[in-house]
Amino acid sequence: TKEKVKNKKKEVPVQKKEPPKKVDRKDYPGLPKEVLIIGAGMAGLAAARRISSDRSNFTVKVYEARQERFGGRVWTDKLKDMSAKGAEVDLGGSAFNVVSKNNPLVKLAEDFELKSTKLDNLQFIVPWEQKHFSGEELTQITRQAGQILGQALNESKSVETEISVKEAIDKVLASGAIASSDSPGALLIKSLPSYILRDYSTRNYTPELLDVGYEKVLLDGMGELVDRLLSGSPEEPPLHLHLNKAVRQIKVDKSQGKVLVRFRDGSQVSADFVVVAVPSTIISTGGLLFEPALPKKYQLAAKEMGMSAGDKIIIQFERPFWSPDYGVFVRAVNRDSDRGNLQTWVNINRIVGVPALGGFLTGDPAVKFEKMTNEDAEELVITVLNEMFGEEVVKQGGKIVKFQRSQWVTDEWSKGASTYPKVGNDPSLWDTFSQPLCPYIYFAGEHTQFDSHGSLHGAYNSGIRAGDQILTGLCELLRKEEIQRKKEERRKKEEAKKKKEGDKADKKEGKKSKEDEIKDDEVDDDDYTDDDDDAYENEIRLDKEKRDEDKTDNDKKKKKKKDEL
Ligand SMILES: Cc1cc2nc3c(=O)[nH]c(=O)nc-3n(C[C@H](O)[C@H](O)[C@H](O)COP(=O)(O)OP(=O)(O)OC[C@H]3O[C@@H](n4cnc5c(N)ncnc54)[C@H](O)[C@@H]3O)c2cc1C
Repeated sequence: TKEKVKNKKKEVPVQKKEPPKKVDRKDYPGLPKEVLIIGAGMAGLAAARRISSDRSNFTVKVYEARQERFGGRVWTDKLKDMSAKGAEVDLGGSAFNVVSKNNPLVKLAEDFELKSTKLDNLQFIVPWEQKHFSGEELTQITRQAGQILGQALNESKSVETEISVKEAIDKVLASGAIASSDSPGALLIKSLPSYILRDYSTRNYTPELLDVGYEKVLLDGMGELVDRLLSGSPEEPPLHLHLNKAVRQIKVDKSQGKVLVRFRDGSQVSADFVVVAVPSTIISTGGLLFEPALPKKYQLAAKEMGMSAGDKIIIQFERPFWSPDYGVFVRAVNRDSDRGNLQTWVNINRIVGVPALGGFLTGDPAVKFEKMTNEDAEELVITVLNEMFGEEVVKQGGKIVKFQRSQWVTDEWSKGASTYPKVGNDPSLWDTFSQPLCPYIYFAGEHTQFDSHGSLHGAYNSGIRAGDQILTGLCELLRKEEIQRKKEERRKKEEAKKKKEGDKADKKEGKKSKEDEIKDDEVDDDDYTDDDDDAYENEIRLDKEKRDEDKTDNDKKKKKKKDEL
């Protein structure tokens, strides 16, 4: 599969190179506007940074639920060891997907002068045969694994009902067409997260972007990148971040034409716009409430999309007992229940010269692992290392100096690792969230666009997108377009009517001024009662129109008073 990656470079969506467009002041009377960002993960911070590039027109504040840290699912846990360099304490998203040079995070890291290194030197271990494959032998195995996956995906296209990656691979293996189920190629392909998760859909599956290609890590850890987003370059002032501010409710305040953000501590703030950059699971489990309620389409999207279970452990010894040649290594397992249980490992010693290893858990084993005590978790890790390297070899590492682990599934503010398309999921579930609830609520996060979902750069891109939607006045633009569309519709209706009813009816209709007609049209109940989504937008729209009318009335009154004086 690695070879496939090299041959078939996929484009990761590019961050727009040009600077953000400045807002048209006409669209936003009474600037600067206040924007609140909910959630200080990669997406929220990217949005905040983007919007604060237009400081004369917007003020930005970021609110984060966690008490001690920001970064969300990026977590370089230095709190337990302040002398840590970074990469050896990265417990969340830590590797850039560099399948495409256009990954915006590569450029961002360069801009911040952060050092990175490639995750290469793949090894494959089949413990029960005491075999460690690398070099040419491994190239053969990855080629076979690629063939199995390729055929599985091809055949899945000809099946009418959508099937999972696991089902598709199992079918190819059962046919024996390429390799047997216990061949090294089969064992390697069965170590992919998309196989382990069991219900990962074959539709819209891009293995090049997901299963391989975790190739570059930052020596200082990914946390350093989110730190820099917050603090900015020397020319940019830091962002305003408030920790320990869990948002309970986002309420559209019709009377003020603002959006009200209520916190769990009882306080509240209001703003012109809100960017909701919390994980999909927080929305689907009611961790964040909306008034009016989110349109059904959004609720369903958050509920339906898959959320993977995934965790990481870091174990540090007195000295390394493994070969310095190891980069990333994968352990084969022969029991289904063991699949996802510390199968993939990273040699941290190769990255920062600290005798530590990083291990990954995916799916059910991650869920189980989170329930274990630290002692049991540590014991399990040592058992797996013993299986791979032999007890005597592991003993050469000396004592365990440090053991750290994540618990992303039970974490109150993430409730999972990252989103993925389950069988039955349509990409439109993700893309739903790329549409704002005009004019107040915008969304960012890895779950808000199908392209690059579940990744660090997907989260970053989504923040830039939400920022641009506000900076460029997308909702105003959409509103104008809709008025135009309505006008056109009305005109066509009129023409048809004229033809049908003749001049008499036409004359009667002509009594109304053109402007009044357009207004009538916009609030025409028939246009908006079709579904909840339209109803939500209509409610907000009517509210805005009402305020615009009130404002005009007030202005008229004020003018009259002034004239009288
Ligand atoms: C173990 C692991 C390994 C990974 N490895 C990689 C990798 O190598 N490469 C890669 O590209 N991706 C990887 N990912 C995925 C990547 O980390 C995520 O896609 C990305 O970090 C998500 O960013 P986000 O901003 O969308 O969400 P988050 O980072 O989750 O940010 C959301 C923020 O909102 C806050 N929040 C939640 N609720 C509230 C509330 N009510 N009020 C206020 N704040 C709230 C949260 O505390 C959090 O800070 C990995 C993920 C995990 C878990």
